[in-house]
Order: sequence, then C-alpha cells, then structure tokens
Amino acid sequence: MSASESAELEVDVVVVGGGPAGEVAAGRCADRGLSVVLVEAELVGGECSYWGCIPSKTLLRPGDVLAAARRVPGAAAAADGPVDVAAAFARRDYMTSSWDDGGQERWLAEHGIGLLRGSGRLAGPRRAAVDGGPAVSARRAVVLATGSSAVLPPVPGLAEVHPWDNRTATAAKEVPARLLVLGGGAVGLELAQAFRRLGAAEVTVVEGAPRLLAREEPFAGEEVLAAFEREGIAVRLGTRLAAARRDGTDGPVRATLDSGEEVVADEVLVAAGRRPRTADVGLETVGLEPGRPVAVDDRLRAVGVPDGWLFAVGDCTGLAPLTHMGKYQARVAADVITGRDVRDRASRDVVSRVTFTDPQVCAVGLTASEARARGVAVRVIDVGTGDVPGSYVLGEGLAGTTRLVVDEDAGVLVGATITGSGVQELLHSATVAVAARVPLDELRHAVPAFPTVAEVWLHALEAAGL
Ligand SMILES: Cc1cc2nc3c(=O)[nH]c(=O)nc-3n(C[C@H](O)[C@H](O)[C@H](O)COP(=O)(O)OP(=O)(O)OC[C@H]3O[C@@H](n4cnc5c(N)ncnc54)[C@H](O)[C@@H]3O)c2cc1C
Ligand SMILES: NC(=O)c1ccc[n+]([C@@H]2O[C@H](COP(=O)([O-])OP(=O)(O)OC[C@H]3O[C@@H](n4cnc5c(N)ncnc54)[C@H](O)[C@@H]3O)[C@@H](O)[C@H]2O)c1
Repeated sequence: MSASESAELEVDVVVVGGGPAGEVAAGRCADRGLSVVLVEAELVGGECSYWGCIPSKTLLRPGDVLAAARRVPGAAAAADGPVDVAAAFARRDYMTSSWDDGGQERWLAEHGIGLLRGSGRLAGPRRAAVDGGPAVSARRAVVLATGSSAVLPPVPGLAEVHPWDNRTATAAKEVPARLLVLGGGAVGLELAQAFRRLGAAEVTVVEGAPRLLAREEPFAGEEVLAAFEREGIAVRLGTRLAAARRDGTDGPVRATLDSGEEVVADEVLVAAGRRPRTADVGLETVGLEPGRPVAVDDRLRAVGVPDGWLFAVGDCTGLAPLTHMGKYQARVAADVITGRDVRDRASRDVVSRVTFTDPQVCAVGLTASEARARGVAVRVIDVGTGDVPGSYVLGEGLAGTTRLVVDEDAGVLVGATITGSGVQELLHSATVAVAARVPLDELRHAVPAFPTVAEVWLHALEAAGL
C-alpha cells in the first residue's frame, strides 16, 4: 500500500513505527479482529532485527563458543584457532536477512495488517499523516512505536571523523585493526568484545563514569573490566573524549581524552546512549513536547493527551529500552485497546536485562542501592556463581557472582544479579521470583537439579538461613 493510495483511509488502529514493539502491537490488535495499519519509514523489524540485538549477538557468538570450549580440558586444544571472520559475517548477514524485510512484510500480510511505507507523523487527535500525504484516521487508537537512535556527543572533531554508531558497527564488513569504543554501557561493551574476539588487535573502551555498566551492581562492571583486561581490551574509566581528528580522509583517528592521553585508532565507535525518536512525529499537534520521551501511564496511554486514544510503547517511552520490554508494553497496550483490564507492572520495577559480554551480566528488578533509595529494608545475599558442581562440570574458571536483593519486611526478592559465563538462561528463574513476589520461604521448595548452575539458588537460600 502506498501513502497516496491511503487517501481517506480509516482504520481501528494506526501504529507508527514497525520495530519489535510496533509489530507486536499491530499483530495483537489485528489478531483480535481490529483493522490495523502500520507505518514504517525504513525496515519492518526495527533496530533490534537489523542493527541491534540480532547482529550484535550473532557477532559475539563465535568468540563465545570458542572461549567456552577453551575452558574445557579435552576440548581446549581443538578450539585453538581464530574465529572464521568471513563465516561470522556471513552468519550475521543471514540473521539480518541481509537487511531485507520481505519476511516481515509477508508476516504483516498474513495477519491482515496494512503497511504504509514512509515517515509517519501525528496530525492532530486520532490522525496520522505519512510523508505529508493524506491523513489516516484511527477510530480507536494511535500507537507510537518510533524507537530510538544513537546519541552523538558534542565532542570537537568527532562528527568529522565519521565515527561508527551501532548501525555501522553491526553491519561492518571488516574488522578494524584498532577500535576506540566511546561508552561502557551494553552497546559499547558487547561490540568491543565482539570485535576483539573477531580479531581486532587493539580495542580501547573509554567510559566517562567511574565504572562500566554504571547502572548495574558495582561488582558486575568490575568483573567485566577484569575479564576485558585479561583478553587485551584496554579500558579507561572516569575520562571522556575531549577531541578527535582523522589524519587525511582515511588515515587513523587521533583521539584525545580529557586525561590528556592520546589514543590512535582506525575507527571510533560511539556507544554513548540513545535518545527517543520523537523529534519529528507531530507530538506538538496533540500538545506534547517534541524530542522528549512520550510519558505513559500504566496502561501505556500518553500522559496529557485527553480521551486516551494515544498510546506509546518501546524505546520512544524512555521507560526500559529493551526489545522484550517494548514487546511486553505492546501486549499491554493492545490488550487495553481491545478492551481488556490489564496494567503494566514490569516496566519500572521488574525489568529483566542481559548484557551478553563474557562474563554475562544478567539482572532483574532493583539493585541494592536502588532498593535502599526507595526505602526498602534491604538484605543482600552474595554467593559465587561458579562455586557449584554444575559450574565445574561446564569448565574451568566460570566464576561470577549471584546477588539476591531481599526486602526484609515483605520477605520477597526485589532484585537479583547473576554474572558468569553463559548464564543468561538462569535469569528467568529470578525474574519469576521477583515478578510474582514469591515468598523467600517458598523458594526453598523449588529444588534446582544437580549438577546445574541453578544450584546457586540453593547456596543463596542457605546463605539466607533457609
Ligand atoms: C547494538 C544494540 C544491541 C542491542 N541488544 C539488545 C538485546 O540484546 N536485547 C534487548 O532486549 N535489546 C537490545 N537492544 C535494544 C533494542 O534494540 C531496542 O530496545 C528495540 O529495538 C526497541 O524496539 P522499538 O520497537 O521500540 O524501536 P525500534 O527497534 O527502534 O523500531 C522503531 C521503528 O520505527 C521506525 N520509525 C521511527 N520513526 C518513524 C516514523 N516517524 N514513521 C515511521 N516509522 C518510524 C523506525 O524506522 C524503526 O523501524 C540493543 C540495541 C542496540 C543499539
Ligand atoms: N544486551 C542488551 O540487552 C542490550 C545491548 C545493547 C543495548 N541495549 C539497550 O540499549 C540502550 C543503550 O545502550 P548504550 O550502551 O548506547 O547506552 P548506555 O546509556 O547504557 O551507556 C552509554 C555509556 O556511555 C557513557 N558516555 C556517554 N557519553 C560519554 C562521553 N562523552 N565520554 C565517555 N563516556 C560517555 C555513559 O556514561 C554510559 O555509561 C541500553 O540502555 C540498553 O537498554 C541492550
């Protein structure tokens, strides 16, 4: 469907933005019998499918598998060689469908969802226009799901060196010999390790905060830092990029840190955070401020817009910029739009997250300091993730820490962090406990199988006196 064919179009629901959040909102509304149009400016599937979660995890995987094998006597010698970079990039191309969204287009058609290709904007209450074309009106709801884009910090010379962002990095065809990564959050750390393990000779991470993964438990960043230094990734903490310039048009970049140090690199990857893509989506036509996150209530309805017809889900809300949380919000919004009594109970307090570095950092809910700041009577229980037979069986040196954050008054978990190699699947047990507020006393009857790494639960509960 083209925008011009859409003249006078009236449907039940218009979804602006076809990333994971928008697709789920559209799919759920359509599956329940509503007429739905999805507006997408680039590729249906969004940042996650083409330049985010999928390519970054795919590029990490070969190095991860080799590192896991090298921890196992008997397998280590067979895993002695380098990553096959061409095959790793080919796999990434396969996983991103070579940046072709034909498969997603078919999925929309199978669900009876109309696709309008072009840039969508709100055009007053219950109306959206596509690339300045005629408005599409929505009888029930408009859902904004326009996502986020990478921030470029205003560092002198940085824009002129044509730095990589998450899109350039995840779509790279070659491994730079020297890579400078600006930002020690999830994007920066995952891609720093991916490129190091793909063969970059020098990778340097520059992080302005005093620690990596600054929003997680302090031990998480410390463990990632130690692992990075062991595998030759340099980390500079508490310092920012002051200036950058490139020698000639394709020579090396000379980056000056505010500590005075100069780092020379072939490419600079900017991974300094993201901002919601809301600057040019017509928020002003409904009384909201452009460029800001769209504030939502626990029904995902935009705050400050009368009559409850405008919803926002995913990164554009600024709530919890993660694919699974955007999809959760989309399910709640679609439920509300289709008349069900559902509220968002997770996006503020029960956010699950995995940073897929080695060691991984898996967390849900509140850190100890966040819980204390909310006045919770906190008890912290720390045990070693690697100190269980299940971990020894997997290999040598799995290490890591498991922290439970207990609300002493309520007798429930309000947060958990599990670090260690390959422990991502353990997180969901903690997410269930936190989301369902399972009393700690009851958890003792959830007996982890032997010999699995899940026995860290047993150790933690024993440490809690159970
Ligand atoms: C490198 C990287 C790795 C990541 N890894 C993970 C991970 O492992 N796990 C995880 O949970 N999260 C991860 N994330 C975060 C995840 O990608 C985002 O949280 C997720 O993509 C947000 O989904 P969304 O639908 O809100 O927005 P997006 O995926 O950004 O999609 C928004 C869509 O809206 C479209 N759009 C925007 N404006 C308009 C407009 N005006 N009109 C029409 N269309 C418009 C865009 O073209 C886009 O397709 C990662 C992010 C990055 C950058
Ligand atoms: N595995 C995952 O689930 C995953 C992976 C990647 C991204 N994400 C999502 O994407 C979001 C964005 O990730 P991100 O890493 O870009 O952002 P982030 O906000 O998590 O980290 C950016 C880091 O850059 C630092 N920084 C900013 N400006 C700087 C400067 N001028 N000099 C030095 N340091 C500077 C900040 O202190 C911060 O630590 C995350 O919050 C996360 O929700 C998730």
